[in-house]
Amino acid sequence: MSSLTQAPGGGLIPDPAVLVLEDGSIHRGFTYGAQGETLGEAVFTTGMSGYQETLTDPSYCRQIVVATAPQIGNTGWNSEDGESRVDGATDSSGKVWVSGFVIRDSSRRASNWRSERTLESELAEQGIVGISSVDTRAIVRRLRDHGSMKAGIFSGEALTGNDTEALLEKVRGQESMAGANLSAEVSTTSAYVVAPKESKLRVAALDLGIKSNTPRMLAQRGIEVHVLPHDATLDDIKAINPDGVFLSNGPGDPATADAAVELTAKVLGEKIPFFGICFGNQILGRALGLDTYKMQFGHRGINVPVKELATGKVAITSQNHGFALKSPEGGEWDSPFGKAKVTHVCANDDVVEGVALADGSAFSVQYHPEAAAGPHDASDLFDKFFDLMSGRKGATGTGKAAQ
Ligand SMILES: NC(=O)CC[C@H](N)C(=O)O
Repeated sequence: MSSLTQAPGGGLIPDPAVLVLEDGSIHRGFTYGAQGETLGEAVFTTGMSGYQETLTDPSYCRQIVVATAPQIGNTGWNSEDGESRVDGATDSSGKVWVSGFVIRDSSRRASNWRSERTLESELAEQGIVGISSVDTRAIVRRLRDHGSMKAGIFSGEALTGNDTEALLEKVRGQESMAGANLSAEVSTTSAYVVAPKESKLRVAALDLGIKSNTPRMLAQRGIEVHVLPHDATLDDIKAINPDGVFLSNGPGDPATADAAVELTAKVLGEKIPFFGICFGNQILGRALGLDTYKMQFGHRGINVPVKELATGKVAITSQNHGFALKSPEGGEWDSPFGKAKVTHVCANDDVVEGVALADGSAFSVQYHPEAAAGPHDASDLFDKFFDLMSGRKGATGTGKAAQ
């Protein structure tokens, strides 16, 4: 918890902290959460609610998140809304994955019927270094104009024991997010099953940083979800005899995910129905022959409009990505597995938001149908995956009940 220091006039003031960005800018504020030092890529999120889901999303591994919402902490922290999971448990845990948190104003009290403790005490307990009382609007403009930057937050001895040149050197010396392969850091090490009340279909889900709500939403539809570690093989998948394969969200640069791309190509070669989300979309795109690139500042928030090209329909979506697929000329191309197409684009900037094989057997989206803080516009994609798998079942006559 931020410690308080006796001010000369007799009052108490919080201890200082600084946010140092790669461009050399120094932003002074107060300690929020744990004191110490943390490094990561500074990114901003425009979500006005759902900070607990954001902080526990494994896709934020090694990122320092700046909240554009001016006040944070008003709904406290509970034991249910975490999106992360600890090995050995099939349910969610509250493990915070961001490497640091930057806010303007810390809510003085948490007030919600589900709140069990304050956000700041949770961050302190988990050793997450944060900073409050900085001008987040100025920081976000900087990140928007210069792009996501390497950053560090320093407080306590990490601040008093170093001059700003030394802090900047640490910030600039860290590894870049471009080229980072983080799947092993966040993935489960052993397989586990999330079982529905009544099992109608079976899915093998590759965990590259999967959020707890994804298996939960699949299970709600009668899908038995076998979550596999990031380095699972085609044989591991076949041993489950799944009706479909799912590829999760996850941190890091999709250009480094060669193993998952190769596995996806094998799954497509076997004609197993396929659905991917976010990192999974980038990996399907790569398996179909597209390249990826690092965006200037990415899409992070719960209010990003996405247009479905076939219908012109727009969904408001939750997003968290800093990389994207390069759009092929005309939006359609011949992939090694047949005709493929871009199915969705972002209505703000035309970034590719979904791809599919034209025969419908594999599809993926860059946004989050499992979004737990909402919105829920895209949750029908899980039904689409169900229908795709049960259609195949009917065709091959394996005989399990459809929904
Ligand atoms: N949420 C995700 O799956 C993120 C995918 C990838 N790490 C990106 O930043 O673009």
